[in-house]
Amino acid sequence: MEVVKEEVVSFQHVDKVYQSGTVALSQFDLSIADGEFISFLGPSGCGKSTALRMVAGLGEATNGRVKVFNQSPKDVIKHSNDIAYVFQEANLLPWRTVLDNVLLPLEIRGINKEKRKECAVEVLEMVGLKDYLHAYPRQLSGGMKMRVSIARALAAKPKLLLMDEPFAALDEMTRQTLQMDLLQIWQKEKATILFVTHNVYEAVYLSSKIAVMSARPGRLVTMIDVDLPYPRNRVNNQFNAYVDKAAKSLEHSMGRKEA
Ligand SMILES: Nc1ncnc2c1ncn2[C@@H]1O[C@H](COP(=O)(O)OP(=O)(O)OP(=O)(O)O)[C@@H](O)[C@H]1O
Repeated sequence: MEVVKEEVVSFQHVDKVYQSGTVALSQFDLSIADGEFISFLGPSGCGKSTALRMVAGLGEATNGRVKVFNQSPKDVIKHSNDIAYVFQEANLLPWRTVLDNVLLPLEIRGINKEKRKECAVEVLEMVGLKDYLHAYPRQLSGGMKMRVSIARALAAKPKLLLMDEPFAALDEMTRQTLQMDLLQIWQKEKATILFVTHNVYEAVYLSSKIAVMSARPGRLVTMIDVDLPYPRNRVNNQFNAYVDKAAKSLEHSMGRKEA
């Protein structure tokens, strides 16, 4: 018998029109089940970040509804630590150590001192930084800063992790290492991940599903189920077939068709 997974995020006929008049999303529909790793892939400016921000309660739908755990995102944020956000820049506080950066959101949440240190050290170990607890951001590479940012997001054990092009500023080697580590974390923590990327290879390597969006105003064009076992081999025919499929959908979504 197939197990029906709980719906974690849903967009129901969502339009988003900014005050400037820009229509970022139009009739955007999407349902995301518990435990998925879903990438949003689409042309620049098609509303990927807008969609992600709405899930985090940062901006409301002009029409339609966004629900997280069957509630409004703002309510989820107000009453729980279930949603965490990782941006393209690590945004660490330069005057705080690695450990203190990760502790900050736990302090704000009022978690007791002993417990928060235990949580912070645990996630820093998970991202491979247990030897850098007392280092300052200026002493870290770009990849290490991003690891701290991911640890900070994971510290409160969110059920839903939102990641907006987190690896875009990193070199290719570092990006690939972080992708592998992120998959291990996803499998260990059993969180649902929404991941924005421009990179077709990254989307295929990471995702259980890829939501391909149209050019602005963004709509869901295709949902690709990436039916490959983890960890994935980046250089086999099946992998390349998914890359081709995603790239073609993306071209199509931009109004350009393959010859
Ligand atoms: N706060 C805002 N006010 C007005 N317009 C905005 C605002 N934020 C985004 N936009 C516009 O909405 C559209 C969608 O932007 P968004 O950042 O969601 O796209 P994106 O797909 O994430 O883009 P990219 O891939 O280039 O990062 C763009 O035209 C953008 O200029």
